[in-house]
Amino acid sequence: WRNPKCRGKLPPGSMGFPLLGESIQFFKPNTTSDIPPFVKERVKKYGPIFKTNLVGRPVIVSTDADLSYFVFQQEGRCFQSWYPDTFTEIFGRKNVGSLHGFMYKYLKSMVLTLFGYDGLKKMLPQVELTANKRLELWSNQESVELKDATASMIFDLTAKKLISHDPDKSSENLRSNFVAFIQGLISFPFNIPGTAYHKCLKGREKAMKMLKNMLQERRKNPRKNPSDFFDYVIEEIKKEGTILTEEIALDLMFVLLFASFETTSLALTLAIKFLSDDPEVLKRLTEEHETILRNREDAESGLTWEEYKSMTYTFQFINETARLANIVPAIFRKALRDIKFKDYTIPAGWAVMVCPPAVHLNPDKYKDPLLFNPSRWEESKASNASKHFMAFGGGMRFCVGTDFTKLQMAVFIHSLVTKYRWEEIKGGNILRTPGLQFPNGYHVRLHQKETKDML
Ligand code: HEM
Repeated sequence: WRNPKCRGKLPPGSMGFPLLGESIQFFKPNTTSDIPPFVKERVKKYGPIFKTNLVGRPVIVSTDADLSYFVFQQEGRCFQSWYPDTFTEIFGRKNVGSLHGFMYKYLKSMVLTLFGYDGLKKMLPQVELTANKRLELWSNQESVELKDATASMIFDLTAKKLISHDPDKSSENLRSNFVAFIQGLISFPFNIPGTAYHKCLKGREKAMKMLKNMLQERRKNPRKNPSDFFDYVIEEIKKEGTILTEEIALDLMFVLLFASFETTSLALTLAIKFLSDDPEVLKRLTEEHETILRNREDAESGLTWEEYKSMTYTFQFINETARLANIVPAIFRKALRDIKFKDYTIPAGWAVMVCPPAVHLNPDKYKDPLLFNPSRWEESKASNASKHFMAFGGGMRFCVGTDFTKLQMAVFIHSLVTKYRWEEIKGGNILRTPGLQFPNGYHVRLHQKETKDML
């Protein structure tokens, strides 16, 4: 294992111990917002591209913006989406990340009917209503734990949109099965009681059972006016010669529910923490949103799509949050054949781990990279993806939920900063394993703003 075969020159690096590789060092929890220590130490020793072994797989780690960009652009040609076995077991073998070619394109277009431009435009009033309702509820509490509270808000919204799931009317709590996923996804695949991986698999089993029952129930009693994703799937499955199966549809539903609430709630919680720490940014953001209200003819009307699109500083703020949050610390691919890059060869079959934090925290591209400074995006127009910004991935597999996330974050922030003040109560400390976590939550107390507080 120490000197793997290669028809060329492998990048430098250590393959660690047999089987274990360097997994223990990789998973070691840390509290830094900087490039993960595992990566930083090795870049210093070996340079921006190095080899290692993680959970039994030989891996090339890329912190090089050019190589990472090349990997994204070459999806389906030199590289292919690949994730460790833990991902496939938890997300299902037929999940969208593990599908390729025609089937993949078909699923992606299905998802985009929901989370694309038109779908989101229709969703805006619902997103605002949900944010307002939750904020009002939380403002009547002594303290609210933001990570969990925002996760519940987003999960309910997505579950309503996808499967018309109403947690108040259902006897079983669908979301309770989605716990501990972040910890289990990138972990050792030991399915032993007590491990995060085991908890995830149990959660998946229960959630899939519920989703399956719901889908079967709906198939028996189809609705007159199809309106959610289940209705859409049922119509598709009925079509002659369809390539969609119930298994694929259910795996997709599961991935979408997970991907939407866990990632966005982390980003929102961190965003509010940044606002608590930086009164200047909070002031500028509040001004942007109060201006929207002031310019409105009917003060009681809801947010319009044009108002949403006018939130220039808010989009800079969201990009800066995503840059520093590094919610997805590693993006995996597999080399489909031997690939030459600069002096090195990546052997066929090896995994490549693109490391977004290394790109986002590069001082040559981001001055004072650890400083939270939304205005740095003024010049680059807060684009969704580039060689130097890959919080939502890049290339063909670019995150289909990016605009949905931005909509939810911007609308929530609009309601929050125009109607409420808040004080920190406890928590808010960060742990990375290497995924972002708030081990003690982030507890705040919300206070409704007096009318005179507003500009
Ligand atoms: C802060 C929020 C989010 C972040 C940071 C994020 C990040 C990412 C990243 C980095 C990828 C690329 C993975 C790869 O290339 O292998 C991705 C893919 C994906 N995301 Fe997101 N995401 C977020 C929100 C969402 C939401 C809200 C949804 C649900 C609609 C979603 C659904 C997906 C799906 C289905 C894929 C797979 C796409 C594919 O394989 O083509 N994500 N996400």
